[in-house]
Amino acid sequence: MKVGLIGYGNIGKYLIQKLNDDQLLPGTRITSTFSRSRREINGVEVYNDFQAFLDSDIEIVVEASSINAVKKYGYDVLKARKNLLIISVGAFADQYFYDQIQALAWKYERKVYLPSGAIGGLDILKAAKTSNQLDAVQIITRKPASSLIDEPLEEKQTVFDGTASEAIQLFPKNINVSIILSLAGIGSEQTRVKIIADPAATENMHCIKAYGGFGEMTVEVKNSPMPENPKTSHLAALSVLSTLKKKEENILIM
Ligand SMILES: NC(=O)C1=CN([C@@H]2O[C@H](COP(=O)(O)OP(=O)(O)OC[C@H]3O[C@@H](n4cnc5c(N)ncnc54)[C@H](O)[C@@H]3O)[C@@H](O)[C@H]2O)C=CC1
Ligand SMILES: O=C([O-])CC(=O)C(=O)O
Repeated sequence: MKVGLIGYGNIGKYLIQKLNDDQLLPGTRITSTFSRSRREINGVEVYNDFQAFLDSDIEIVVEASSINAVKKYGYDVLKARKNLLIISVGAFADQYFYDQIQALAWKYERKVYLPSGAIGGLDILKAAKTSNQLDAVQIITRKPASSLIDEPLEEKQTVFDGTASEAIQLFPKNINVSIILSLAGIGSEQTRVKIIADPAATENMHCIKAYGGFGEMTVEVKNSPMPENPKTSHLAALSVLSTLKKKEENILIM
């Protein structure tokens, strides 16, 4: 499977390393990358023009860039009849955008893959939601203070307490997890979010609680940071790889 990549940052570089250098998935390779600034990346064709990138011989576009990029390029990817994998899932807090992407995917018979990112437990929420057995979902995210705010902090501080819908507007680079949680569960207006900036923290932690007719769930994920950049959880990049693996195998689908 030939993959086109948007975004040569933390996650993008890691994906190239794992898929191309280490050949983690034998049938899958990143062959094209869209970048605004890079001219060369070892072993990959680099495009600075988005249409030329889309015209290249790729089957799926993997987005590892930003919510803005998803909104700017998402429609064109589907119109070009490419499948799309999105890690900046915060873009889907916008219901209009969500509806448009769904309509285009339907029209052009393409798929949009949304990896679980830096959290888990989505299978439970999806199952419970199917028959309205889910009443409440909450996520408490604790991150190193420097990932969230510019001023140094002496003590940990709650920097946000509200809905997922508000959280992603205020912290678009930091709380995509709340939107995948909303999509799996009860929506971004009902999903509660608390964000704690902790000067003593060295990793991102997410604690998810849910309850309803299905029972109760608590999932706590203590994420190791990406090897090269502590702001992003390693698991986010791994979840992209596992989604691609599932697509490659496409037989026993979990
Ligand atoms: N769903 C989840 O659980 C998680 C999602 N994320 C999200 O994944 C995305 C990538 O994360 P990282 O690799 O750590 O970020 P990063 O900041 O290291 O890299 C992003 C790259 O994308 C490029 N980029 C941004 N906007 C662009 C645009 N409009 N057009 C072309 N290139 C653009 C940047 O120049 C940069 O090279 C971010 O949006 C981040 O918030 C990160 C961690 C977890
Ligand atoms: O990496 C993480 O732990 C979560 C994150 O940044 C996001 O959800 O945007």
